[in-house]
Amino acid sequence: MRTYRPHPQQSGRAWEVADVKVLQPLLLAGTHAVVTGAGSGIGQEICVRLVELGATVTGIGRNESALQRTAELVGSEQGSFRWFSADVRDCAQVRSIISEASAELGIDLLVNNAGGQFYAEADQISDNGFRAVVDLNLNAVFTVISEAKQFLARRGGSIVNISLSGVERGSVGLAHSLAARAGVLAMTKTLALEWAHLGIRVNCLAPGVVISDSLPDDIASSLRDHVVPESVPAGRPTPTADVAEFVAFIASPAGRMITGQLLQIDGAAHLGRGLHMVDEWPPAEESCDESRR
Ligand SMILES: CCCCCCCCCCC/C=C/C(=O)SCCNC(=O)CCNC(=O)[C@H](O)C(C)(C)COP(=O)(O)OP(=O)(O)OC[C@H]1O[C@@H](n2cnc3c(N)ncnc32)[C@H](O)[C@@H]1OP(=O)(O)O
Ligand SMILES: NC(=O)C1=CN([C@@H]2O[C@H](COP(=O)(O)OP(=O)(O)OC[C@H]3O[C@@H](n4cnc5c(N)ncnc54)[C@H](OP(=O)(O)O)[C@@H]3O)[C@@H](O)[C@H]2O)C=CC1
Repeated sequence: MRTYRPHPQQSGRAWEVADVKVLQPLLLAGTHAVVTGAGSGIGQEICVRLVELGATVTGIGRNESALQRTAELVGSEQGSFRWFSADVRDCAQVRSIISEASAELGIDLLVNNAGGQFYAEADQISDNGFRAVVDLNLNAVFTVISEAKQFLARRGGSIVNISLSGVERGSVGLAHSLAARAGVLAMTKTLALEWAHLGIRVNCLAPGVVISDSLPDDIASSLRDHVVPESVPAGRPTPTADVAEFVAFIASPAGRMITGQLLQIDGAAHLGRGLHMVDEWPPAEESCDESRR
């Protein structure tokens, strides 16, 4: 099987730390953003960058100490960050938080980032397991968006739904998650049509493999050692900073005509074998059954 390596001229620490901050300072000054899943990984990086660009950011997540950590990470001299603890699947609570946070400020950017799944092939997913993943990755997104609409409509805001590379093609072990995310993609395109006259834009950003600090070590090393070389043609994971910069770009005036789109930030993973179609998952000898791939 072919494995993928990064371009030799673009490897090592120089590439890892390359500054992808290309947007103008204070680009988002005076704006209000709501970000779900703000306490870790991609969501945390998005919050830090939006505040750096001058936005007031409201973060939502379940884990209070994680949200507090995001509050400590954001700089204070530009925008600001405040947070609310909630499970996004609790419709009443999340609706109340969004209206409390946005009554005065309105919303210029909503990032539906809270999400996740467990890896299991379809015959190992119970009805309740399927429902839990769909509740988190689809139903909660609808609730948040529908509550936020009135506030987004005030000045014509932007919605970014964080999706998953492979959403249009399928990936082994992710039937529940990709079913939910395909639903979000369909909702994205539909709302882009229905709400264009309100100035509301709706897009999906789909990262490939993102190895953030929040992943357990064993999962992170499996992703780095197996999933990336075997399924990402660019041969590297997607840095959280790349996702954060693009979220800010879409929210900026330069993104004003971008709506109803899916952008996969994944080093061409969606064009290859499939992000998760590695020969073994979990990557241990006993789980490999070649006849099924
Ligand atoms: C650690 C993440 C591994 C993902 C591996 C994917 C491989 C690709 C990696 C590259 C792309 C990565 C994308 C990412 O999204 S990274 C995000 C990282 N974090 C997560 O994804 C973790 C998020 N998961 C969760 O929060 C929970 O699993 C979830 C919300 C999905 C469910 O939690 P909840 O508390 O609602 O549910 P319960 O624990 O009560 O369980 C509900 C039912 O689901 C069944 N279940 C749970 N885990 C498994 C499992 N591993 N296999 C099979 N079934 C599972 C559980 O048994 C319940 O069903 P029953 O009542 O019928 O028993
Ligand atoms: N890492 C990757 O390779 C990829 C990730 N993605 C997606 O990007 C998004 C962010 O993932 P990533 O940063 O990597 O992973 P994390 O697990 O770090 O982020 C998920 C965030 O969502 C929050 N969250 C989860 N469930 C709930 C809930 N029920 N209510 C409120 N908040 C919740 C978590 O916070 P808390 O537990 O405190 O509630 C956490 O902050 C997810 O949707 C993920 O599926 C997409 C492609 C690839």
